[in-house]
Amino acid sequence: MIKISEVYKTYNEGQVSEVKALNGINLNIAEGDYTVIVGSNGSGKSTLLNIIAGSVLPTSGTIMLDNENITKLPDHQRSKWLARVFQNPLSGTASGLSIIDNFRLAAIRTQPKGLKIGISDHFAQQVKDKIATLGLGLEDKINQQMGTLSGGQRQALTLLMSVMDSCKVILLDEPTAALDPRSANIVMQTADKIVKEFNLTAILITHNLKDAYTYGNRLIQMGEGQLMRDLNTAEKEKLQQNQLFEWFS
Ligand SMILES: Nc1ncnc2c1ncn2[C@@H]1O[C@H](COP(=O)(O)OP(=O)(O)OP(=O)(O)O)[C@@H](O)[C@H]1O
Repeated sequence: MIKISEVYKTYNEGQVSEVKALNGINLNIAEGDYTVIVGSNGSGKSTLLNIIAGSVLPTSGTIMLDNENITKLPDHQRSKWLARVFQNPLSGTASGLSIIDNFRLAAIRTQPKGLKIGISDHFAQQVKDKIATLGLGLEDKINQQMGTLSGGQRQALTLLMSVMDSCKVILLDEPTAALDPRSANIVMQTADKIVKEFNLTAILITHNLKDAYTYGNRLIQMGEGQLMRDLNTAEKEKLQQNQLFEWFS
């Protein structure tokens, strides 16, 4: 589905501040894969995700989506099929708007999946039903301002909003880094449920090795702008949790 070939990224090329962030990445991601990427600080994880999202252009190499070359396609043109959840819960939603208005905006952004947008009761009911599946009791607060919610509540809603539209790929860039353990768990479980239910292709960056062990069907370790390890489903299933911790010792 996503094919990354010979991707290099150098920031500030030719300057004293030059950084070779990616050094020849080759990666094939199949439809429905949930790939988890771990790696030490500065190993190039976010750069790789930004290149897939189109917010950073590679210095060289190609990105294909379903056999279409999207290397130079700007990020706003990728948003029809690609959703992102960032570390900062404030990034994904409009604080001043209510929950229902945020969902309306998300639905307007692309072609909704059989949703009739607008002020219709039908739309509000669909949003309520979806929110109820989170088990956070937010379905009765759809007129409450997004800015009044906790970080975990916002992240969970951001995840839901991303699947209100036609997105096929979801990029999760340390979505729980700013959350307390309980909220982080809810967000990770919500992400897992959504990925499975909507058969999304997902890529998660995390520094939480327990999450890296628990979630996803493929595990990649990055180091110095390269893929150091790439475990498929069978290899990941055989991996012991302590072995994963040893990668970083
Ligand atoms: N916009 C930029 N300009 C210059 N250098 C950058 C830029 N973005 C990232 N870098 C550098 O590229 C390298 C890879 O950064 P990147 O953010 O991709 O790593 P990461 O693995 O996501 O790190 P972390 O785990 O700390 O988030 C780092 O040395 C970083 O300082």
